[in-house]
Amino acid sequence: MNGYDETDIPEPDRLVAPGADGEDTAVEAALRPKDLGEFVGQEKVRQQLDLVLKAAKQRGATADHVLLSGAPGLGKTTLSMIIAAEMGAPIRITSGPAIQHAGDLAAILSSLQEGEVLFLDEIHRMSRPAEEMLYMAMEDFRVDVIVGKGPGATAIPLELPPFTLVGATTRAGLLPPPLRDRFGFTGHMEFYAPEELERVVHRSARLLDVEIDTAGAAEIAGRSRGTPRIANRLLRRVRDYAQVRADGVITREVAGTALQVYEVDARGLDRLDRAVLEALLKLFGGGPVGLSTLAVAVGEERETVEEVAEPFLVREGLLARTPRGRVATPAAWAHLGLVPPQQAGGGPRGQQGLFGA
Ligand SMILES: Nc1ncnc2c1ncn2[C@@H]1O[C@H](COP(=O)(O)OP(=O)(O)OP(=O)(O)O)[C@@H](O)[C@H]1O
Repeated sequence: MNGYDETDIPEPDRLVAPGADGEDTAVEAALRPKDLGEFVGQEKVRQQLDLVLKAAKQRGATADHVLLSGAPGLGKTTLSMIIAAEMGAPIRITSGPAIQHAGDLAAILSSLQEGEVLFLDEIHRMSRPAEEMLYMAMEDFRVDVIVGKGPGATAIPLELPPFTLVGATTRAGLLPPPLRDRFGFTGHMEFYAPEELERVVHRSARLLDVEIDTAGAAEIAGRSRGTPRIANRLLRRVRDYAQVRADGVITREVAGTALQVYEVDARGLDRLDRAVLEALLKLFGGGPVGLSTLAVAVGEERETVEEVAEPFLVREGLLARTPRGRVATPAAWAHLGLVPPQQAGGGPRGQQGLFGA
């Protein structure tokens, strides 16, 4: 398990979910940076990609295949569109789960134009036969289309125009090495620093025509869990609040009060995250406690606690997964304004005190 597992379980109505919801999909097109210059943060990936694209352009060649790895909402789709725009090429967007049969992939590949960018999101979720077809397509710009079944089946080779595959994955480690090796460039997307998210918020506010001051943007950035998609979503909710309850201007106070209404705390924890932490601290004295027990205590499924709430709590250094169970860190006690049992009354007595509290 790692911090990227958050999207595997549906997260209905979660303001801090890193995956896109219907409203995001509609608004995101308007907020997407259109070129590398506008793309905030990810310095390393940006610089490296800039070189890859410029070199290909100078040679008059199609850019090498690019693999982008990183958590949801960090800008992989955005970067793939930028790659196409910088190369002056059209882009086709699809995803691993949409390609269940090799034939689905053959149909897409055979209709690509020369130089086109094919964006394959969640590439680690493609079916095996499709994946094998992709190996040959990436390396030789050729696929073998199998016609017929059983002993009479024949492979008809099909030439493809050169294209650039941009694969996106939340789990680079899950990609089979032969697939990984066929990418000329791999960019690892990191979570964004608060200052970078501030820039994202300012930029989006400008595009949405919302007035926001520096402290207001910092307040939203600090609660956005290192993720631009969440920053943009929180900004839209804060904008609603500013419009209805304030004078339309987003200040620190307006942002803070609005996000309190939406139950997103100063560190970006939402109701579920806090419920897990509170149970761990108040009911189990900070642990160690087993995952199932913790899940029952918060009235959620085991998987929801493990895959939806925990990755962020672990990333934030608030919770640790140990062989003996889940354990709260000193930062967790501090965040919820509680005193750890040892400090409260010393050793076992402190524990007892908490259970009794
Ligand atoms: N570096 C950035 N600068 C400004 N805005 C960004 C940046 N990265 C992402 N965004 C914004 O965040 C939103 C989500 O980005 P995007 O869809 O590219 O993420 P993703 O990594 O492809 O997510 P998923 O894996 O869930 O599809 C978009 O609205 C985009 O405009």
